[in-house]
Amino acid sequence: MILELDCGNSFIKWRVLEASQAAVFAEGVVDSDVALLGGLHSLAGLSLQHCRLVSVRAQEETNRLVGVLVAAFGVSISCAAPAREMAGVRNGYEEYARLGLDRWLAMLGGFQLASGACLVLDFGTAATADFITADGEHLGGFICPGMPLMRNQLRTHTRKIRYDDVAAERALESLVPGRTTAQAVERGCTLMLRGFAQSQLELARSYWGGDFSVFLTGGDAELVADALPGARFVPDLVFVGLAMACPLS
Ligand SMILES: Nc1ncnc2c1ncn2[C@@H]1O[C@H](COP(=O)(O)OP(=O)(O)OP(=O)(O)O)[C@@H](O)[C@H]1O
Ligand SMILES: CC(C)(CO)[C@@H](O)C(=O)NCCC(=O)O
Ligand SMILES: [K+]
Repeated sequence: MILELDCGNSFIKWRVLEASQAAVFAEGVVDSDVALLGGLHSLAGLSLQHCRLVSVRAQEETNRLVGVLVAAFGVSISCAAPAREMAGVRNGYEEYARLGLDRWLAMLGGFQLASGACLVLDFGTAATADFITADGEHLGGFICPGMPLMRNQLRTHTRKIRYDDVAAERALESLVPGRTTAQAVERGCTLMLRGFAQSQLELARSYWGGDFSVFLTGGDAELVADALPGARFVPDLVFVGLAMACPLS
């Protein structure tokens, strides 16, 4: 079996593939290394041979996790690394190694699935957009705060914005103007994300007319999905790219 890990800034997304790589044996989202180990140790019938991993965390944090996994499971671990070019995509950053690896892998996955020009949108801790032309040139992208960061900035820097998770969840039943603090903030931030997504779509149209694919991924993709009809929601897009960047030899 193969363990796949996407270590973002807030959460670790993990899944275990059957040895054939054709089926998912188990998957989850955890907020710490300890919770990851706990989740894996609780799986009956787990038998890991390999692990592939992408991280946007600090090198020391990533190394620590790799050490823990090697100690716990004795697996060989392949970590996605920056590249100037891969699978027909050319990294557009002035310093290619500075492009977030989660963005890079989502781009590789998107370009392969699209086999043409694409716009890749990822809504996690940060929200990101990346543009790839039909011949694989990465034009660059945009980064802005995602839902968790926008919400937390308002909570942290105001005295009277306070509400609980239940109120937050209920607030998104509709997007009409809010009549409670929770509604006003949750809907306002959701509309910011949708506006971000729609302006990326307009830019893509100005480049490519109608001839491109839009990919939507990340834990908060559902908040913008119905503002982007025609976009393909691919929750595991980073994992698609991870398998391309870290093939089992
Ligand atoms: N099952 C889930 N577990 C945890 N968070 C989830 C889940 N489903 C949706 N979310 C939401 O997804 C968001 C985090 O998204 P994601 O896990 O893609 O971010 P991340 O990878 O930590 O961030 P980034 O990629 O920007 O570093 C949070 O706002 C969270 O509320
Ligand atoms: C933007 C995030 C935080 C999104 O997860 C990540 O891709 C990252 O840390 N990137 C490095 C900075 C950059 O991509 O320019
Ligand atoms: K991510």
